[in-house]
Amino acid sequence: MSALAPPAVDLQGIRFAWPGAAAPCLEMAAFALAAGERVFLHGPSGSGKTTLLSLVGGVLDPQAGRVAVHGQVLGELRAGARDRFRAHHIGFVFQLFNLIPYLSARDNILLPCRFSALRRARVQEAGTTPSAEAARLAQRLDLDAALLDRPAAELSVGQQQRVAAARALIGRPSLVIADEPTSALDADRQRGFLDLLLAECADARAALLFVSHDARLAEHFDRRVALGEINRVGGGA
Ligand SMILES: Nc1ncnc2c1ncn2[C@@H]1O[C@H](COP(=O)(O)OP(=O)(O)OP(=O)(O)O)[C@@H](O)[C@H]1O
Repeated sequence: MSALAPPAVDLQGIRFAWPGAAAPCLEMAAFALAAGERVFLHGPSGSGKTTLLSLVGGVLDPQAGRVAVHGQVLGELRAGARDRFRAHHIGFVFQLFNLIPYLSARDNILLPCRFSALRRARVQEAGTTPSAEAARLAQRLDLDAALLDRPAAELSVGQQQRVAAARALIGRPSLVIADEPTSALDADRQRGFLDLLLAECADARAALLFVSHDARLAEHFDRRVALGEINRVGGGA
């Protein structure tokens, strides 16, 4: 992205409370990720990290404030347009991977290309096909090729996590949101997984917002942010 590119993420004046909650979960003056920036976000369990990622992904709406992704204010998009925007530009790796259990690992990885012509076009521009790209990502994630034909439900948790990562990365979204993506992986695979995520994001010049409790991973990122530094709730900013 050029220096003039809008921030990948730009949050202003955010207040978010869960329905029925006595107090807000998040109150933030501002938080931004530059285009292509890779940020490690940490904080205690229950402090609101996943909630923040859901706001950035347009899955939740704040009661006050503005969430923009690549200059697009998400609150200005109706549900269908927001789904399309998300499919084109954002790759997610969730804590609970949200794979479709009866689809094969390969078909799960290919889902973004099915939903977004832009993601499909980016694969083609790179001179490959969605299926070949799914296989390349799976190989880089150390997923055996034979596993690609198995239904997602039959894979181990660590294998499902890697399928979810390949699905997030296919078609080079310009923002990747990852919520504890290494929690189910053993130490060796954790490192390989992080290397791949960082390398793929760098190649695609994608911004990465990565949540983890594992502080050792922070050194690989451009910036490390404690949620308490940016959230007024809980005695923070
Ligand atoms: N669907 C929901 N409905 C109501 N309250 C919720 C919901 N999801 C989360 N919360 C509440 O919001 C607060 C923040 O939760 P969140 O999952 O964002 O924290 P977190 O920092 O990601 O935690 P962890 O590190 O344990 O994943 C918690 O008090 C939680 O109980």
